[in-house]
Amino acid sequence: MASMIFSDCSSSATARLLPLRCHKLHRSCSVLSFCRRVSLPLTSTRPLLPSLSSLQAHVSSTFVSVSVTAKMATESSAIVIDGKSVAKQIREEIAVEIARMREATGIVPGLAVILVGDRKDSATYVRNKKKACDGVGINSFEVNLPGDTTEQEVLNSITKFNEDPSVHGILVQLPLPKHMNEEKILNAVGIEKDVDGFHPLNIGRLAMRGREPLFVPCTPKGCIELLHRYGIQIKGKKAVVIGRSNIVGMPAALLLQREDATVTIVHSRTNNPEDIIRDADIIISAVGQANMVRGSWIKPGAVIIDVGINPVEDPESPRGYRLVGDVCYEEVVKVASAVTPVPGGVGPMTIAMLLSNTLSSAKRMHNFN
Ligand SMILES: NC(=O)C1=CN([C@@H]2O[C@H](COP(=O)(O)OP(=O)(O)OC[C@H]3O[C@@H](n4cnc5c(N)ncnc54)[C@H](OP(=O)(O)O)[C@@H]3O)[C@@H](O)[C@H]2O)C=CC1
Ligand SMILES: Nc1nc(=O)c2c([nH]1)NC[C@@H]1CN(c3ccc(C(=O)N[C@@H](CCC(=O)O)C(=O)O)cc3)C=[N+]21
Repeated sequence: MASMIFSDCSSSATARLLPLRCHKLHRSCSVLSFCRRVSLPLTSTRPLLPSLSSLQAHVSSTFVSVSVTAKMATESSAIVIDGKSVAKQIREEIAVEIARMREATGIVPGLAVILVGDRKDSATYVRNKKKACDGVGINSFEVNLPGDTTEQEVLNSITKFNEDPSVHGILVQLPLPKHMNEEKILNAVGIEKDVDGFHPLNIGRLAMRGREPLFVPCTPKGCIELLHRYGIQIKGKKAVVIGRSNIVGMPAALLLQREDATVTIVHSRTNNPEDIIRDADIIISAVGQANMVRGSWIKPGAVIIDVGINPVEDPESPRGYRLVGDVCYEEVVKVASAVTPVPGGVGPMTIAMLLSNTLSSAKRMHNFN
């Protein structure tokens, strides 16, 4: 976990989340319905959020029977994109599919997680993944290795899972201890079990036109899924991704480009990042700096997906800290047309996408549709 900082830009001050009384847009399709209780956005002449009719045209058709309640912040214009609810729905959909597969084939998807070292945050993530697997009916296999374990021992665990037919997905929890060669370890995961989508072959295919990766990295996939399920059009929009890491920023930019956005990447060496960000219709921020993106950096009506998970000191919280995003939430919520909260935004979607990738892997291996 990133080092703790003090912050006076609270992540939750204005965000009293109100469940909306929603009318379903289209009961039988995968529409995430929401109502607008206040006008959107404050000053934009061309709101990014589409009209209800265009919403119907742009929603994802991958899933059925979505009835998430969208939430809005009080005293603001932005729709709060409720990743927690969407993720719950996706997990329910996955559970149904897993039961169908089990009944038809007797096969249950399996996910193996390898955790090296004793980082508290990593242990928490792994515990949450196991819980999520249990919830949908995925078998989970866990290997915990001490921090001073050798690279070869990690590679041995990967080989064992590569060869195990009851394992359909392998995840090596990052970050690895400093003495390990992350590239070598991630390359060892069989591409057909690479549910994190971090293998260079999967990333390479994601980057190439006309090629399809076997798996798309979970966090960027979760960001795009949120945009789809909220009916937010990506095609033709100006998107800015802040951050260019292998696991979030870079694949998020590739995915947005595949969705026909025009994409700019902002990183730590970018000159005048605010000016570039202010031009964006869609912003995905994956930096790891609490409250870095300010309200004044945002074009009115922009859509903001905040991937950052940053602990800030909070004596009032039982843990002594709370999590905030990269985005100064109470400022941007007044300017944006839609924004993800932290927690409860992208984080739960990451786990839901991991389950989805594991199910897809099992289906592919057993030729089950
Ligand atoms: N919600 C979720 O499911 C997940 C959340 N996360 C969170 O997302 C955040 C990013 O994670 P990750 O991508 O792994 O982090 P990395 O540290 O690997 O990458 C951070 C990126 O941000 C860029 N950056 C750093 N400072 C600035 C700055 N001041 N202005 C612009 N760009 C900057 C870096 O630029 P450069 O390349 O130049 O160094 C780098 O590309 C973290 O808070 C992490 O906890 C991560 C994974 C999943
Ligand atoms: N091989 C690998 N794959 C990963 O996908 C991976 C990884 N390593 N290493 C660490 C990062 C981080 N990450 C998160 C997943 C879920 C939440 C999440 O669910 N967060 C909750 C809050 C959880 C809490 O309160 O502690 C939320 O945002 O609502 C956050 C972060 C996956 N990562």
